Amino acid sequence: MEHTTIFVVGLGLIGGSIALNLQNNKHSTVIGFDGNAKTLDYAMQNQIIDQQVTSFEEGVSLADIVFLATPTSITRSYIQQLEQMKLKKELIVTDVCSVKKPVMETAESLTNQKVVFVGGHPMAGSHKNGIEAAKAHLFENAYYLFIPGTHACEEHVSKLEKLLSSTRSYFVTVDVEAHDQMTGVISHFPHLIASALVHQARSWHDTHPFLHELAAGGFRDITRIASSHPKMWNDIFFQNRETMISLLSDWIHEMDHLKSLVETLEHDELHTYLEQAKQYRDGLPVKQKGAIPSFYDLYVDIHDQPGALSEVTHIVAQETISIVNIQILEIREGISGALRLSFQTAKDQKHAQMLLQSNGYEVTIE
Ligand SMILES: NC(=O)c1ccc[n+]([C@@H]2O[C@H](COP(=O)([O-])OP(=O)(O)OC[C@H]3O[C@@H](n4cnc5c(N)ncnc54)[C@H](O)[C@@H]3O)[C@@H](O)[C@H]2O)c1
Ligand SMILES: O=C(O)C(=O)C[C@]1(C(=O)O)C=C[C@@H](O)C=C1
Repeated sequence: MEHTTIFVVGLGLIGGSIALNLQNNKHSTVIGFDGNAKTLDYAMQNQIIDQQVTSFEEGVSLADIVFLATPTSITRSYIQQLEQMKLKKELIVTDVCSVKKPVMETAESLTNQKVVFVGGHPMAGSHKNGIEAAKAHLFENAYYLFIPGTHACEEHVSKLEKLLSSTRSYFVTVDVEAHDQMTGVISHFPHLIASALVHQARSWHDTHPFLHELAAGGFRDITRIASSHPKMWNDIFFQNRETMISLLSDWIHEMDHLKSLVETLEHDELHTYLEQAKQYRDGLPVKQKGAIPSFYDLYVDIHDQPGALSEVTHIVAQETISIVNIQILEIREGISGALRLSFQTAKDQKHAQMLLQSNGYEVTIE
């Protein structure tokens, strides 16, 4: 296998995760650069990169493949800088920006024949940002979307897919319009609504200060993403502005419709509305490859007794069943609550259910 030198620009959540993942590959060297000197130091000290450079130009001169993992405006300005660079060989450049149209337009304006641009977007992330939140397995089971530029051919996309195979993502090629519309609906717009829900609760805070103590599972689940990085999301909303405006109009219309159902006491219609939403949500591809990782959940009723968490995990671990996630749901002092345990396979889920039940726990699957 030929040796590849990878240059990652921007070592935050996404760039750091890509670097960490690729860094384990003995056939490649990962060079890093970040505008923040502390981030670059952290990346070196924690072996997230093999080598650091002091400028974009220096990294480009050493690289076979460049990953731009910076905010969009900065990504665009780096792409523009490539125009003037004297490159000795073909350079594959990819990015990770959440909105593709502005990036692809900038890439298409390049006349430097040595640059081959393939837009990229790993559909996984977090509400956290920065290098400290980076994880080598961040993209596992997630879709990784490619939007090839006009000079890119299949061979370039498959080179990237091969390189990124260790991320265990699912690679799909899409066109730019479809990308921005689909991610607008399924990723960007929900962030706007999550923020709006938080604002609604906040506006009630003065009259009902106790309200935020009551924010339990449902509110927390639906608003987690409102804790995301405001600067990044502000950028995303403006870059995908046309899609956002159109979705907001649809949403306002939808809310008016819901209001009329509630006002006119249309019980059956509202029930059908909720039923249809449940059916679509339940049908999302959770148990196969998909944007939502394949987790198989168990809900375990427990009492707020010291050690309940460690006992449950111990029972499962004894049989070497690995738990991919644990969430404590609504545990209040002296009152029973629940643990949500997530497993990677249906077999593990069933096995853990049987073990816990035989140890006297009440366990449900949904
Ligand atoms: N956060 C997510 O969930 C997510 C998921 C997929 C894609 N993305 C996209 O990934 C990109 C990065 O997002 P992130 O979440 O990793 O953000 P982040 O804030 O964690 O990382 C951005 C990094 O870029 C660095 N940077 C800023 N200006 C720079 C410059 N001029 N030169 C070099 N480095 C510079 C910052 O210091 C930081 O380390 C964005 O374009 C975003 O749309 C984010
Ligand atoms: O998991 C999260 O917190 C995310 O918001 C990740 C998420 C998403 O909306 O799914 C956010 C932005 C991206 O461009 C891709 C993924």
